[in-house]
Amino acid sequence: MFKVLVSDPISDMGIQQLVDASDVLVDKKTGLSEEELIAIIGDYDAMLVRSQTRVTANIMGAGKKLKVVGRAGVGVDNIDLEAATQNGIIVINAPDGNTITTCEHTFAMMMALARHIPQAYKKTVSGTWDRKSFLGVELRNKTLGVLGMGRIGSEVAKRAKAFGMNILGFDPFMTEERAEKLGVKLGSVDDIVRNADFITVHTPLTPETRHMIGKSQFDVMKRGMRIVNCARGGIIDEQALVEAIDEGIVAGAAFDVFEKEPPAADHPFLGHPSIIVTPHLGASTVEAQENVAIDVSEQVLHILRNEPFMNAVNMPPIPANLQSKLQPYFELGEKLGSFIAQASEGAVQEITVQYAGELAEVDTQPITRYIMRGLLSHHLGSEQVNIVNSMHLAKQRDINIIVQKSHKSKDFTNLVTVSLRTKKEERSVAGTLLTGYGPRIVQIDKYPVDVTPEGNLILIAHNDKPGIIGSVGTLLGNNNVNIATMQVGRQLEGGSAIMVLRVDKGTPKEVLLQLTDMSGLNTAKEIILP
Ligand SMILES: NC(=O)c1ccc[n+]([C@@H]2O[C@H](COP(=O)([O-])OP(=O)(O)OC[C@H]3O[C@@H](n4cnc5c(N)ncnc54)[C@H](O)[C@@H]3O)[C@@H](O)[C@H]2O)c1
Ligand SMILES: O=C(O)CC[C@@H](O)C(=O)O
Repeated sequence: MFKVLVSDPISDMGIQQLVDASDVLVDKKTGLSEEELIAIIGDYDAMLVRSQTRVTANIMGAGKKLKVVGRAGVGVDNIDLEAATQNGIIVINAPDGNTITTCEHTFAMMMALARHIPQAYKKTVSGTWDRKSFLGVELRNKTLGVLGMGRIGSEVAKRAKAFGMNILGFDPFMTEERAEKLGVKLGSVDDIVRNADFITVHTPLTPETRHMIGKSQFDVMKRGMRIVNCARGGIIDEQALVEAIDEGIVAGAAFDVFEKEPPAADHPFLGHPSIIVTPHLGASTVEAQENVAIDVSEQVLHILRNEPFMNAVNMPPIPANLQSKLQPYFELGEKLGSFIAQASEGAVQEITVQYAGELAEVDTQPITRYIMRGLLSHHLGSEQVNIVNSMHLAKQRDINIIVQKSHKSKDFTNLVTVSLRTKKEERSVAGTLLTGYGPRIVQIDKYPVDVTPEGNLILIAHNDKPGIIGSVGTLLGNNNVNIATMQVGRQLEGGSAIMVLRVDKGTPKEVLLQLTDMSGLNTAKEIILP
């Protein structure tokens, strides 16, 4: 008999299939502390949570029989994925079940914002009949900027069309074909920030999206715009938002999520006359809670019964006989994927992976999954992408993956080349494993290099001419950016060339801009590898 612990309030209807299963015993014990969970988790084969229970490394460690943690919802920020993987526990989520509900909440917030509904309600029930203070705006003919056009962002765009809004969207994975189908005009973050009357964010919270809307974006926004966050706290800089409202740039904001939840009693949003808030209710409908609970219960049953399952968000076990042979290539593959994602621009359309040399003999599928994980994580967040779902996520985004193998490898016993085609350009990076030295990048586009793929790198495309290396060094030195190593690759003397610098810490954006402005230098990109 499998024992399943439900440790958060989860729809009864949704978990009925678990309750009905003859080989499962379900215990509902909500509101337990970490210590209480540690004391009992050893008895359970599966755990079902929503967002309240923090499934920590200590809980996982104590869960000696635990095979799976099911999250009835999308975000798994409350589950220690690293610890789950280390303990061989599969973590699954229910990514689709609350999409429509959260999209509808976004509209509820946007319309409440446009028409001051919460403020007007408060005044009316307090006995004041005030019609003057609540002059609203229509959605019709307004430009809606959608940042993040995945499941929820795309549904928001579809519904915004029905309101007669013009939609300007940005998502690194949105191709023009998909955008056209949705009736969305694609623009950059800057286009959206400058032109939108309403902005709504639907990205995950990643190092790249944290504060993607901050002071410098508010400074150039259309006066009187309105902004909505029903995704994750932290995507919009809360302090900068309050200042932008107080300066009259932003007319109002609607937030379902906070950088810290629940927010402190003195949080500047609470009680602010132009900010409306809900307590992370995006997914809180009867339907969504049933959907996510049904989805997650079904997959938990499959896992317990050793049947094929979906929606795993961490790494599945790899057969022991393949593990030791492939393991070093996983790291190489993930780094190559991450490198090429950061080096290139535009929506990804096609990836070609070439395995040459001894790699032609083995099943390279897991390596391709790591390459895709490195590539997609840059935009989707490492929390969402793993080797189980990386190929599926690529397919969902219409990214074509081509794998080629050759027994011949000219200069190396093994070589992995990842080429990427976007709407804007084609780039490639090749890497190898050097015995005793680990992963190396040996070619970038057509230029041979020898780069250890780790830490903070700056990738520069420039013209091969005297003095340029010195000028780059001087500019970085003047800005206190210390160069640890430098590699230069060129094909012909005086032709185009690249430089890869390893620096000791992150390079400020202004310094990258100054580099790009230098004569003879074409692009300068920061690439951060684990
Ligand atoms: N408020 C709630 O209760 C609630 C409910 C469900 C989901 N969510 C949150 O909503 C967000 C979206 O969920 P989803 O299911 O649509 O996820 P999704 O993975 O389908 O979509 C996210 C999209 O963001 C894009 N993206 C990543 N980085 C970007 C960047 N820098 N700029 C622009 N786009 C970027 C990705 O390419 C992806 O298409 C997530 O943060 C999720 O946790 C909140
Ligand atoms: O209400 C919840 O469980 C959180 C919903 C949402 O943030 C999610 O990530 O699915």
